[in-house]
Amino acid sequence: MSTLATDGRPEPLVVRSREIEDPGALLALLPPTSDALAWVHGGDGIVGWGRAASYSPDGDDRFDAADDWWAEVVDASVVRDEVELPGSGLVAFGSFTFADGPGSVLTVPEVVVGRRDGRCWVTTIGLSLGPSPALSTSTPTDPSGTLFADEPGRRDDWAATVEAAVRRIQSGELDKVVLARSVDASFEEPLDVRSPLARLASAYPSCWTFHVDGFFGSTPEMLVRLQGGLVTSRVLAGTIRRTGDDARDLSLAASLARSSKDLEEHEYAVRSVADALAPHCTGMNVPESPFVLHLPNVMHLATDVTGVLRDDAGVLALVASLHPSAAVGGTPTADAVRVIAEIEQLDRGRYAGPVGWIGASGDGEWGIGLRSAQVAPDRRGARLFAGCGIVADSSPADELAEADAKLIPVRDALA
Ligand SMILES: C=C(O[C@H]1C=CC=C(C(=O)O)[C@@H]1O)C(=O)O
Repeated sequence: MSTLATDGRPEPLVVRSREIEDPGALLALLPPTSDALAWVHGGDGIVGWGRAASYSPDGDDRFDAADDWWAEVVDASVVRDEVELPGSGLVAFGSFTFADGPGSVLTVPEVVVGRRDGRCWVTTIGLSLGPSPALSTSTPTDPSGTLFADEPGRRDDWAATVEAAVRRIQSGELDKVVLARSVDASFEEPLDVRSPLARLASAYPSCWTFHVDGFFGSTPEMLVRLQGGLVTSRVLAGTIRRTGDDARDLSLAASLARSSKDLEEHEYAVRSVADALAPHCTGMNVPESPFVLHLPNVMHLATDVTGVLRDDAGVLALVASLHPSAAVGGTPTADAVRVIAEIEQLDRGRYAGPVGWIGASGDGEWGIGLRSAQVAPDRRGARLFAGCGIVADSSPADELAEADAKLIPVRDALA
């Protein structure tokens, strides 16, 4: 939708947020339409629908272009926010591509419903002050007849690509590269994305469950959150699969925390985030050792990096500095991005790109679009993605098994 006035500037939006009684599970409020938007974490978060304004930047300056567009939208809007919590007032949801091609989008919904720390609100956004929407819940239709195409030939090809990457790393060309693979799913009936979203949010409450324009998933990795001057990033890299046996998983967690291959992979990712945030922050805290994050399918080495914003960067400027971190690109970044383009043979689309929301103050939360899938325009298919950090000691068979484990959340949600 174009919201440009004739002079090329965004139309002024009228925005009102007001507190409401708890409406129940946020995802259950989503209508069965493709404009549903979601960002939820442990029951809190925001969902939205309708399209008051949207913008689709591309190219390597897509983050800056989006930031400029957002500044104009904010400038032109009249906001009455009676709630004043992160996510209330004027917000846009967004999803950016991993690479420079088309597909990035920022959308300002017409209705947003949010919950945070027991307080709930509804926001209406439009060209004039409309009536407060009636909120209702509906039960999504589960996927039917799902088939996954994961041919042995494609699996072998990917293992051979990992082997080629290991050789290039061992020859000294680069230190780390993250390689991804995809699996296609098909459905008997057009997918109702609200069903996999509800399943993901229930099975992975510690992850951020998202949906923007057919791109959905449940990511454990927070690229950057900016809230009231505090900058936070959760860096993940280094993975071990869970076995389902708690005692065995505990001993695997201990071995992950000691694994030199995983610690090396993790260190590259933490360094890339700390270096990207340093120019914007004072008082940065970069813990020396990672902790082990337990998810139902895998365990990750994790480090929470924090800092205090020292310039006037909004969250999209921080996203621009951080993307692609070494958790999804590699080290050195430019070499890794080149090697990915040369050998991965995959259009990542929005997978491994930033996904999240921004508010009128420039605060917001952007995760990395992992454990995710892109639904086809006719909704009869979806492409699932998973990737692994490859370093000198990586074994192709282990990486293939790790990618399989990372596909489990979305696979189960679509089955
Ligand atoms: C690239 C992915 O995971 C990243 C995040 C956590 C752990 C990773 C790893 O151990 O390789 C990856 O860097 C993915 O899930 O597709």
